[in-house]
Amino acid sequence: MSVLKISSVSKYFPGGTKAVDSFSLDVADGELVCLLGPSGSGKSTLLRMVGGFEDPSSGLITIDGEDITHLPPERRPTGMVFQSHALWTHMNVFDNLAFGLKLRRTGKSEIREKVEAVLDLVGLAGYGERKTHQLSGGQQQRVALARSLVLEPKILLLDEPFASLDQHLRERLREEVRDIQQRLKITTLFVTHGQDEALSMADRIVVMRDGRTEQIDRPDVVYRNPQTPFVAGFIGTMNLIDGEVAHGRFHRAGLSLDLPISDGPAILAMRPEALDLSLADQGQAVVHRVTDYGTHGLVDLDLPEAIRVKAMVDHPDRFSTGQSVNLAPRAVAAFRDGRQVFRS
Ligand SMILES: Nc1ncnc2c1ncn2[C@@H]1O[C@H](COP(=O)(O)OP(=O)(O)OP(=O)(O)O)[C@@H](O)[C@H]1O
Repeated sequence: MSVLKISSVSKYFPGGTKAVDSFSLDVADGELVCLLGPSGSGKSTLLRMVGGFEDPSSGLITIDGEDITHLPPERRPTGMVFQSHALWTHMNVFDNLAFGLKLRRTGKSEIREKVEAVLDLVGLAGYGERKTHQLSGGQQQRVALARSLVLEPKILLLDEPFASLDQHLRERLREEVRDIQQRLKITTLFVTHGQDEALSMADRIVVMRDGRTEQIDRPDVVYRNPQTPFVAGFIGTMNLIDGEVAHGRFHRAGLSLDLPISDGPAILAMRPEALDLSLADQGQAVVHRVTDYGTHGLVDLDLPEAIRVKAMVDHPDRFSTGQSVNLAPRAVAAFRDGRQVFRS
């Protein structure tokens, strides 16, 4: 059952910027949905409208069927964690967490119980007396998360909560937050422009562009079956080649491949991991560079017409700059007029 329902929500800022454009989304109970998109695609504005920090220009937002579109944040059953943790530095950790409960006139012993339970949940048991400036960046972000969770919101809203942390810590916190979210079964909307974050955490990903949805799907589907050339190019590494189809074959840059669609322009999409290479005299491409990542290698290839593609290989030591090779894609997709028209 859907808990959060966003229906045709738009947001215009003064000056005419359309940050969110007739956006709709249903989020199921206990689901973690990631809003993923490039900078300026409207992710934060959308999240802020759900949290009550931005007023929609039009549309409807409901939580459990109740219209919350224009309610102030404190009257919504939502908890928001911002990119910068915005903790109260003059209070210790315990008081940061207790503050919201005190406003709700929760009893002293219940406050202690709840704060201690949630500190335990985020791995900070025993840190209650610490001042927030005595904590590391990762610990401060855990306190920010705990401060939202202690109020037991129906919906948790996370706006790039790990953006200020280093890569290693980010990966650890990602796993911790996913664990906590699943343990509490708390419905969560998570904004990120990091595709790894979205692919590893989300039940579903909403790929946003210019305030609109490009695709909503499970992470594996978004990766394997992108519905638009934008999603294909945005998620993971994809070779996209603009060409022409004639008589069931795609032509461009010396390539000629079966593509059973009608004649006309098409964008061919091939993942590096689905591209086989073989050494050949007078091959279709020339090796530009080989990068060895230890577990695998990436080969950059030059095709005619100044088109460069990438292929993933198991044994990068077999290839070197200047070699001539042939390419054989094991799977391709094709796009026309902004939509997927073929996938093998
Ligand atoms: N307060 C504001 N006043 C005017 N324009 C704004 C305001 N906030 C956001 N915008 C504009 O709305 C658009 C969407 O911004 P938003 O911050 O929602 O994007 P985003 O996808 O979250 O980007 P980022 O990943 O950089 O945070 C942008 O063009 C931005 O410049």
